[in-house]
Amino acid sequence: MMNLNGEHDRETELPIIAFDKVSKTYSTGTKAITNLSLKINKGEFVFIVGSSGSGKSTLIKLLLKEIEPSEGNIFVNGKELTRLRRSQIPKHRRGIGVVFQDFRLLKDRNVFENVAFAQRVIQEPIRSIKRKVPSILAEVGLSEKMQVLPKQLSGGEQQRVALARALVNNPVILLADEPTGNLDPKNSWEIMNLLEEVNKKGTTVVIVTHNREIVDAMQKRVITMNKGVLISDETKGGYSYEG
Ligand SMILES: Nc1ncnc2c1ncn2[C@@H]1O[C@H](COP(=O)(O)OP(=O)(O)OP(=O)(O)O)[C@@H](O)[C@H]1O
Repeated sequence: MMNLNGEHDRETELPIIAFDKVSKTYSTGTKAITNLSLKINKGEFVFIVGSSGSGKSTLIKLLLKEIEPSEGNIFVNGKELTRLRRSQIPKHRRGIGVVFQDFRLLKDRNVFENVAFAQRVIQEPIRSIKRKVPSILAEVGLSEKMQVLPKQLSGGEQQRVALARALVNNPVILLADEPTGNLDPKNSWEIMNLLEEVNKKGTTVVIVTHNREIVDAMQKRVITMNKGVLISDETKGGYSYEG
């Protein structure tokens, strides 16, 4: 729903991600997240920023249900994660496409296979794979590189393959953990522009980043974490913390 300024109204929309008073203490005693409450609506584009050790990766692991909260509840797409049965976890994770700083491609498989792999895992029929993989690779501008191995690609191209792989199963959420961390400014902007396009088509995009220039330029919602605590949440924010 839009408010009078034409912005999404966070209060009245159904969140696709909700953290309700979530804390996470690791077995070492480190309190990585403290009493975090936040809502992200379907179709939002959100940056999560914060100095090293502020709890950003922990937040992503909690969302993917790789780790469990010590306190509080996390809802994704209407489901409370601690209540998910083991058998429901793969489906939960398929709803979230993930892109990492270090691309994480299969080194001995070509570009087509790297993306097709995500489809094979969910046992898509070959016919559908042959249709969807070239189509998603065209969207990220890699139609000419389908038969090439990752090491024959630039960093920016490798990240575009990773993005295609994250998107091929039509996730409702795209999570990117420092997606431009290994890229020069030109390639970083290409990836951010692609993420913005993905968002315009309806996917909720959540990006953890240290890239001050990009966060300041894009004027999107910015959630800032510090020492496990949410310290600011701005609708059209900038990169406000030092560090
Ligand atoms: N598996 C773990 N066991 C114990 N402590 C951990 C574990 N993972 C993270 N921590 C601690 O939890 C805190 C938050 O870490 P986290 O990785 O979430 O931060 P971050 O904001 O992602 O940092 P960075 O920007 O450096 O990636 C840190 O103090 C870290 O040392």
